Amino acid sequence: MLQYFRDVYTSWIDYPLREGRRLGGRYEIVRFLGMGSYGLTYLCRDSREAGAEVVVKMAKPSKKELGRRLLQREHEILKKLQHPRIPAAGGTFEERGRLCLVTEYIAGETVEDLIFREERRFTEEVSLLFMRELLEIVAFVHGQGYVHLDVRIPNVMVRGGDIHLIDFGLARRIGDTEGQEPFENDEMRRRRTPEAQSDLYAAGHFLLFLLYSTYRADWNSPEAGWEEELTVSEGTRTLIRRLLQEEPPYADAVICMAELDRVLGALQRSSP
Ligand SMILES: Nc1ncnc2c1ncn2[C@@H]1O[C@H](COP(=O)(O)OP(=O)(O)OP(=O)(O)O)[C@@H](O)[C@H]1O
Repeated sequence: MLQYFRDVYTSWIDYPLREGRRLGGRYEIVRFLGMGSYGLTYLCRDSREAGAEVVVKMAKPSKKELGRRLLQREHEILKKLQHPRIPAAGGTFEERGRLCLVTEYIAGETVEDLIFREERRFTEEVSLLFMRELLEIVAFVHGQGYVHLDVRIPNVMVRGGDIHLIDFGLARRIGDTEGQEPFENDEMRRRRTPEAQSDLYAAGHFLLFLLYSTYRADWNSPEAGWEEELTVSEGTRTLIRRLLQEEPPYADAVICMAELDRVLGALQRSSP
């Protein structure tokens, strides 16, 4: 019973704020974008910048000090990662004792929406081109000494045809294990260990999602693995196997990109 009251209380204090409400005396809420593990995210208009659209992420009240700390860490990391394909950090402010982080708004669609809502189909070539763009951003993040640790289709956005990587809420310095919970299973260990390979592993799954967008299940045959279900070139197969650590993994994102370029070149030469 106590747990029930706790849950009711948590959903009440974490309930999203209404549209039109002004935050920090400056940012007017246009729309609630979503609730993450530690924050509530809003699309806002900045009244001091001629109504420019920004994203304001507010630490969840229920997460108390942990929510604040994680948002602060996200801010510190975003400030260091200045890149045209990563949301720019705009600063922090307090709203009734809650920490808020302002970032650039990427007015686009997530790859998750493109695949599942718009039913967009990605050919092998387009999938590899998308992957190439993603790896460029990931290589930049790693080059600055950080790992994203949450490379997934809802965190990759497309704006004007360009890929953007968002949500640095789990990002860390490479090798920084402070405060990290023990991994629940091997999958989480591969995705969340703070090293470059984790982002490459996650990028392998990202590529699989793109490639599966053209797959039509035959409900009469038993479910099989991606190797049987997907029709892709041998180069792409090896690329995925190495990303998923089924074969010796790439040492880093730059080496992986070079391999991807070779695979892409061969594919383009062989297509009519
Ligand atoms: N900079 C941004 N530009 C545009 N949309 C964004 C931006 N940041 C977040 N969003 C959108 O806001 C929503 C909520 O994002 P948020 O990062 O708070 O949580 P989440 O990704 O759903 O969960 P979690 O943080 O636990 O992974 C998502 O739908 C995301 O696409």
